[in-house]
Formats: sequence, structure tokens, C-alpha cells
Amino acid sequence: MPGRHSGVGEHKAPCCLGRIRTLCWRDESDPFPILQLRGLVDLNGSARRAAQRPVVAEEDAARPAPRWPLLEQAIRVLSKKQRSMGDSMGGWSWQWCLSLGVAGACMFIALKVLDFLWWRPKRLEKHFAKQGIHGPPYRFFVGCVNEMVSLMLEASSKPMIPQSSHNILPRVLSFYHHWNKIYGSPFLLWFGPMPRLAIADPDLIREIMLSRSDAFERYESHPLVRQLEGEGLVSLRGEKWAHHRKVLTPTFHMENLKLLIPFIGKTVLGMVEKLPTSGKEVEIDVSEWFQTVTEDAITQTAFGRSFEDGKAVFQLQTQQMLFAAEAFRNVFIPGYRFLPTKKNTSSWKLEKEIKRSLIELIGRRRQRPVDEEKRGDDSAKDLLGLMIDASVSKQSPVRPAPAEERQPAAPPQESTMTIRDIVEECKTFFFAGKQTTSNLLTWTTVLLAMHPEWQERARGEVLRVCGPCDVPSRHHLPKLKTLGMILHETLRLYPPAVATIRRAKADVVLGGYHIPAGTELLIPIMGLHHDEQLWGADVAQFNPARFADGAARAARHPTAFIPFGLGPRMCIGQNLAVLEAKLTVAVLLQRFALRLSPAYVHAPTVLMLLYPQFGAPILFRSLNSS
Ligand code: HEM
Repeated sequence: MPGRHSGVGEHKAPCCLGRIRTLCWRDESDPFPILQLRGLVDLNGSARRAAQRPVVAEEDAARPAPRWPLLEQAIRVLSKKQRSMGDSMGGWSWQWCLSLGVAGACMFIALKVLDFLWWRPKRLEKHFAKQGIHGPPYRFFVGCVNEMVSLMLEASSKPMIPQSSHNILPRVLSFYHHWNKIYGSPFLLWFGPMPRLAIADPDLIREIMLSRSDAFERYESHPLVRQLEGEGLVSLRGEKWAHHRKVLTPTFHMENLKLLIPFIGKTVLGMVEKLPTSGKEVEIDVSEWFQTVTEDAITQTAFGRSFEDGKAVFQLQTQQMLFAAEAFRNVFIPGYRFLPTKKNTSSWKLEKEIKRSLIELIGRRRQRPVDEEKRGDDSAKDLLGLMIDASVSKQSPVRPAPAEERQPAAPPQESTMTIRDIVEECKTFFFAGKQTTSNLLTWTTVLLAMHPEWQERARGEVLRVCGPCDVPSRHHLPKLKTLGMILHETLRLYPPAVATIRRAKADVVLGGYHIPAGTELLIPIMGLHHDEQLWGADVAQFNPARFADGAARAARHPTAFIPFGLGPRMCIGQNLAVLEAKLTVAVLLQRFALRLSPAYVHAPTVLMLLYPQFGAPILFRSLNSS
């Protein structure tokens, strides 16, 4: 190599790190040390690149070839550039430039973070204040979360007083109730550095969820919540959501669901037949008990004729949800769910097992002869069948959904469902379909036990329409008007989903308010249902009669009652939920008198859904005592 010599010397390249004492080969034209070429025969490829690497000590010569040749190359290019610029820059080194660059980048990131955590929230606070929207002050990083948590903890530390009160909003959504009183509606709160507007005006809610729903998207749940609820219909967005919704909707058409009635009736009968028929009362915690009905119903809806296989899949998913629920209770560490801890590994094994079972099940369903499928005309369209159809054919076989369901434009025909999609949808339906409906059943039973006069009215109707023993049929259910009103009033006072959230996709003007992109909108479903201005002075009374002329006329505004949401993302399972609840309560009323156990403590609270904090022990007394 020309122009090189060796020797111990003080390398005087103007380096920001100072002078480096080194033994090296030097290229006279190069102010930087380059690697000694001792012992290298072949100077091709990585060996040559290693040979050309700068070195600071002789022992470095023994190092293996560089692991990042590209980086090496970049440094060499930089050093060449610096050489050419060196003089004009008054001898500044590339290290100096690099350090400056790194320092600049760090400063930029720090400013961005500071802007995100402090200046932006403060700017937004001012932006909203100018429009008359106020709220609790933003605190660095945490927003209002500390106050929210302490308000919620304080509220849930005491049961309802008096025990018969249905004025549960201050206990369940204490932060909303508290700040709504102080700041009015809408008010601004901070979920960490994210701005959230709490909106209780039914006209604005109608715009957000229905007439201008395109401008708002569903809020993305916390990763742990997503693990629990599955990455299915509830959390999907955009075209993929539209496609899944279109594929799955036929399962929930009333005509299809009616085919499930005998099956659900059989499950409920199986449960009540286990209760004693003597005149003695038996105590049951219905919040646990009803999960059997809802689990069987959703399994049948999802898997139909493959019920037993489906049950096995759901059992695996229940175990997996237990892991996710446990993680949810612990402190959240980002990325922790990817670490190979004992629990994570078990959860991954379960995931594999679920996938394997579903693949086998799908394989069996696909092999089923076509005429067998055709013979099954009298059995309901199950979710799995529709998803399998959508996964095999490029053209979705389902008929278009009715216009009133306001589906967005159809996505491209090529989109199909993958096995992963099917797994996630199964998780979603199991989660969304089981707990919500069992909560509705729980609160309905509690309210019937609290209000014996309505229990008697509903029983009278059930006995008149269905007789004392027959399981209600598809012809009976629509005639159970009083029971329907009771379910509505239960959903008003005790909505299982107490709130929902949307996010503005772009800057938007809503009801005259200028809302910047990214602002989250909290829609307090329970707040609407407990608003005296919408429901009148008896808002906190249990009065099913208010629904006598239908849900739309029960309040002073048609959007005052939204237990299943509103618009294109409205609950897909609402018909199933109401059908299950009507059928189950009717069977119970035919056979049992219900009253609250003395052990019952009225303490509704929320953890994702509304549930009784200390369970719901109810005393059942058989009416047909032998
Ligand atoms: C009393 C029972 C139920 C209540 C109160 C309820 C409530 C709700 C609400 C409020 C939403 C809308 C959320 C939003 O707009 O952000 C929703 C969506 C949903 N519900 Fe239900 N639900 C119930 C039962 C069910 C059942 C039985 C199923 C399934 C079989 C189900 C599946 C779903 C799904 C998949 C979505 C997401 C729909 C979409 O985004 O396209 N729900 N539910």
C-alpha cells in the first residue's frame, strides 16, 4: 500500500475526543489512522473492509471482520467528505459534526417530547377555553388520571345509600358526574397528555356516532384490553371492519336468531331444573350463574352444529383471557407481553392450541358434503360458517345488508378472512357476547327482586302468553311487552357499557366547536341515561312504563337512550342479547319468585363493564313446590 508507514506516534488528527496515542499504519494523505494490514493475504470482501477500518490500538488489529460493513462504509465516506471539507471548516472533524448532529437530534426529540407532554396540552387547553370549554387543569404527563382514579376509588369505597337507590351515576362514573357539575357540557379532561372532551348533548352525540360518523373513528383500546377483547369487529377500523361487519351481519338478523330459541330455552331449562322444587328458598349469585346461559348462547351462535368443538375452543380462550385479565390488573410495562415469561409462554401455547383446533374444525366443515349443508336450511347461519365462506371465496357470498344498517361502501372484493381473522373474531364474539348479556340478566333480576310489583306484572304477562311450563317460543317473545319494557328500563339505569370513545380523524367543526384532529370524544352512555333534562324528574326511579310507546319516545330526545350505541358501529349482537334476556327471564318468572338476599349489597361499579361489586345473591323460591 503506497504511502504508509508504521510507528508509535501521537496522532494529531483534530478530533473532538482529543489526541489519541496509538500504534498504527498511517496514510500520509489521510489524517485518520487506518488498520494495520499485518498478516492479511486476501484483501477482498469483508477482510479488506476490516483491513481498512480505523484503529486506535495495536491489539485491535486482531479483531474479527466488522459486523456492520455498511456502517463502516458510511463512516469512510463521511471521513472522505470531511477530508475534502476539513480545511474550509477550519479543521473540524467528522466526529465533531456527528456529535453536533446527535446533540441536535437529541434536542429535537426532547423538544418534541416536551411539546407533546406540556406545550401542546397547554395550547389545546387555551384553544378550548376560548370556545368556552373548560375542565380540570392538565398536569404534566398524567393529565387528570390521578384525580380520576381517586374520585373513582373514593366512590367505590362505599355502597349505595340508600340501598334501594338507582341514582348510581355518582358512584359508577364519579369523575364524569363531578366535573360535569363543575364545568358543564362539554368539558375537557386529560387522559395522560391526550385531550378528551366529555360530550353529553344528544344532538352532538348523534352527529358523532351517526350523521358524521365518517369523521370519527373508534378509539384504539389499550393493548391489554385488545388482548382480552380480541382484534375482531370491536377493534377493527376502516375497510377491514366494513368487510367483517358485512360478512357477519346475517347471523344476527332476527329471522336467523329465532332458530336459536329452542336451543337457548333448553340451556335455561337445564339450569333451572337443577334448583330445588320444594318451597324452600335457594340463594344464587346470579352474576356467575347467568354466564352459563350466555356462554352456551354465544357458542351456538358462533359455531352452530359444531357446538362441542366450539365449546372446547372457547374454553381455551377463557384460559387465555384469564392471563390477559391478570396482566390487566398488574402494572403495565410496555412490551412485557412479548417477553418469554412463564405466563406469556403459557398464553402463546394456548394461542397455538386455539389456532390448531380452529384449523381442524374449519377443515372438517369444509369437507362436509354440499348437500349436507343444504339440508341444514332449518339450522341457523353460524358465524363460523359465514367466516369460512368469506375465507374461501373471493366474492363474499352474503347478501347485502339492509339499507337501514348504513354500512359504508363495500370494500374491494378480494379481501378475504384469514385463519388469524377467524381466531380473533371468535375471541371478540366470546368476550362481547358473554359478559354484556349476563350483566343485563343480572341487573334485570336484581331490579325485579327490588320491585316486586313489576315482578308480578311481568309474571302475569308471561303466564298469560306462554302458560306456566312451556318454554317461550318465537311466537311468544314479541308478545312479552311488559318484559320488554323492563329490559329497556334496566338498560337505561344499568347499561352494561357505560361509555364509549371516538377520536376525531381530522380537524372538525362539531356543533360550532373547532375540534383538532386526534381529540378523543367521551360519550357517557350512562350520563345520557341519567340526565334529568332528558328523562324528567323521575330519572332515578325504576319506571318501565316510560317505555310503553317504544324506546324512541321514552325520553325528550330520540338519542337519549343508546345502550347498544348508535350508527354504523352499533352493537351487532343487540337482537341476540334481548332475545336471550327475554327468554331467560320469562323461564325464571314462570317458575320462581325472586327476592334480594339479605347478603346483597347494592354497589354497582365499572371495570370495563358495569357489574355488582359484591356479587348479586338472589333468593329463588319455586312456584310449583311439590
Ligand atoms: C346487553 C348486551 C349488550 C350490550 C349492552 C352491548 C353494547 C354494545 C355497545 C354500546 C356497542 C357499541 C360500542 C361503540 O359504539 O363504541 C357494542 C358493539 C358491539 N357489540 Fe355489543 N352489546 C351487547 C351484547 C352483544 C352481544 C350478545 C354480542 C355478540 C354476540 C355483541 C357484539 C358486539 C360487537 C361485535 C360490537 C362491535 C360492532 C362494530 O363495531 O361493528 N354485543 N355493543
